[in-house]
Amino acid sequence: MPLLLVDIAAALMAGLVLLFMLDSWRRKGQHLPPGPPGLPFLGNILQIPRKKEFIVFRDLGNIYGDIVTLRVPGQIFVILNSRKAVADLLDARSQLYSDRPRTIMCKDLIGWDGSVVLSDNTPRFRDCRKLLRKGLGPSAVQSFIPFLNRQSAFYLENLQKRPEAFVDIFKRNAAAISMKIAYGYDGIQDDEELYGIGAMANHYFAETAVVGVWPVDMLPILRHVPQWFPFAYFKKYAAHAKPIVLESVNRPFEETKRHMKRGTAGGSFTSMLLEDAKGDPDTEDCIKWSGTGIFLGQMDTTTSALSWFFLSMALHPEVQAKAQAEIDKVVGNERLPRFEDKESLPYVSAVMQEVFRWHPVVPMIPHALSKDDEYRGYFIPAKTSLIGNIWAIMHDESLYPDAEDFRPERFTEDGAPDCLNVAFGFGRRVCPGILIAQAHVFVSIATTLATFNITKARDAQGNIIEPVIEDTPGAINFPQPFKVSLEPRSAAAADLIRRSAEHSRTLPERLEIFSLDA
Ligand code: HEM
Repeated sequence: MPLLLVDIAAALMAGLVLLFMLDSWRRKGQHLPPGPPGLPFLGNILQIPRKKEFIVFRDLGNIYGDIVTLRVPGQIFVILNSRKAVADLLDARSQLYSDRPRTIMCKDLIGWDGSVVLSDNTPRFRDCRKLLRKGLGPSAVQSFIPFLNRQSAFYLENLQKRPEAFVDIFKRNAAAISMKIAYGYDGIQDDEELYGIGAMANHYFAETAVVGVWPVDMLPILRHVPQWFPFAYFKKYAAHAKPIVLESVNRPFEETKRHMKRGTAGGSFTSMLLEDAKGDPDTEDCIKWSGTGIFLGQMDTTTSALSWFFLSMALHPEVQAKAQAEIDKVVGNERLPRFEDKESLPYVSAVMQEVFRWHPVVPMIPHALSKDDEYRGYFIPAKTSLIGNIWAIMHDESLYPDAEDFRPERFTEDGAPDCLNVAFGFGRRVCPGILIAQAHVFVSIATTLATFNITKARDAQGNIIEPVIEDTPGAINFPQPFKVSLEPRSAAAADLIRRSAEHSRTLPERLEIFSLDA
């Protein structure tokens, strides 16, 4: 190489090194938000518990302020414990704060790599969100309402037949609704096996999507260890889970395509969008994974909310009686409440809000930052995981005094801030199923209150069994299993359930419920 070119190359290299050093000095001069000191190499890993992290994170907030930094090997977490911090970053700077943290276990090892919920804020992700907006927007959801109302009679009938299996009934009802919307299936009796596969896939998601729990998420090199390696239990777990996850994604999608070819597909998110896609493989892939988001997004989330609702009613008979009195006055005893009654049932609506606040379905939600940023004078480097601590916000005593108490009056009388704009997440990532979820949960709550009394269960000797109020670990927050006693409020209520279910059965099997938003 001529001498001049060598000089130029050397000068360029020196310049790059200098720039790199300047940049790292600049970064060192800037401070991350405060947080507890950690151990060399391990950082704060031993301070992150495997369950109820949201409470520990809130308590750290009481010491270090509403934004707290925690480090684990290879990752920085910034916990956002206040409504303001979440609104400033995840809502107002949503274009920067809408990636997801790396979850090698969930995404790469067990097969959720195409899922919308784990995707970064890429062009493909934005295409999928556009499809979800079309399929779950206000006018689409309006077209589901008759189906939701029809379905509620079957839900009550099942509760009457198998009151002890209420959690299973919530899950099956949610699956029936989401399989109808996503694929046009008429209830899970259309494919009981697929329901089971979906429930398992959801379970694997909930166990593996929690950030900071799986060693392979912190030490990515571990993904290359063989299954027989000591401590490689996560590889065995993944080998078992992956085929089930992939089947839950592919099977209903391929089945809908076959129905379309035969001309037997009901109107659904997948069939209507596939028609528009005209065979484009990228769009079809987006439709497939967005359909999975609908099919599986509804099952555990609404089951969690309704489980907390049942527990709260068993513990608070006075709230239950007040909500029932409102329904009796507004709707009467001749028909079931419908979604259309929501505005006229403010106390029942407040019960729903309080359920979402008391033990939030998704207690923490992780976003990730795509570029370096600054907030309140602190430096937040790209790729930091920001954990929106929904539980801490819902239990902020300055917004919701006596936050541990279940008291719907905080919304009807005290003017507590709406909590639904927190329960469903933030910014560009806000839950796309927010409208259908609220409609489904409201109709389930109102129709249950109209027809049943929920009380504490009794043992064989007639002693009351006190339910334990305990959150379970995982991405979705269920109460620990508990028992209640569920009895129709009166002979007339039992008769209303029977008549409503009979009427629902007379409605056409294939309700053409689907209309897309623009
Ligand atoms: C009680 C019911 C539900 C609750 C509390 C809930 C809550 C949430 C939350 C907190 C997020 C994360 C938002 C964020 O990252 O900031 C989310 C995402 C999501 N939800 Fe829901 N959800 C519910 C029901 C549903 C339903 C019914 C569907 C579909 C019909 C659904 C589909 C999704 C999807 C696809 C995402 C991923 C969105 C993304 O990552 O951009 N959810 N949900």
